[in-house]
Amino acid sequence: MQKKLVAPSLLASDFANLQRDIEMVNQSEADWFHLDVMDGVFVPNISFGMPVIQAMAKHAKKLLDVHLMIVDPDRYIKTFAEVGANNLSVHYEACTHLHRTLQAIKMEGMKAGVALNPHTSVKLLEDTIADIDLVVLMSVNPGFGGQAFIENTYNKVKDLKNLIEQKNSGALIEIDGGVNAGNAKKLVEAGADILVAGSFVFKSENPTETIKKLKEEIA
Ligand SMILES: O=C(CO)[C@@H](O)[C@H](O)COP(=O)(O)O
Ligand SMILES: [Co+2]
Repeated sequence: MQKKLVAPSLLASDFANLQRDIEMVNQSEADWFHLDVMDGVFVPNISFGMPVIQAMAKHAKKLLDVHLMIVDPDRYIKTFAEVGANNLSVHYEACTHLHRTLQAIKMEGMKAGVALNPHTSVKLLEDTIADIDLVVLMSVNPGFGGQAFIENTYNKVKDLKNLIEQKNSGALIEIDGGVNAGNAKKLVEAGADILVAGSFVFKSENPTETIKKLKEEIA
């Protein structure tokens, strides 16, 4: 069985102490870094872009899982590979030619991910799931950290798990938004492989300990 992973989202870190927070994740039991790129068009917020990711990559000792919340992501696939992205997830809702985009991501040596907004059905991945390495199920509306978890996500995880099995796909299921110790176990039991956690980790008193607890919860 696939090991269950935790990916702290640096969106909730202290940007004035980014290196300190990256080192904390390096030393912790976390598995990946989750990096949220927002363009102020696809989502009503702007976060950070390539120069910041390049700087993060110099210190990060774990895989960089980049979540693009941008329109027309094809324009930047090559650049994200150059600055150090290992996984690159694009939004289904932002792609006109999703299959082509997935191939382009893989051509640059990255794992290809597709993120789905809460209103987007997993059924829409029926014809591409075999080409997808990672599906990011948004459990909040994208754009901001610290929002409440949407309960319908459990149903979507189960539907997606069935689709993956039915199509013999190796895609992993990642949950992004409002993840905490209260929903982590139930998400993994429903079929999730990777849990992204921003506020729950970085706004806690002891982030290293919080990551450890989350890992124990889903072991
Ligand atoms: O992509 C996003 C938000 O759009 C997420 O990755 C958030 O950064 C998760 O933050 P929390 O909900 O865990 O605070
Ligand atoms: Co994200």
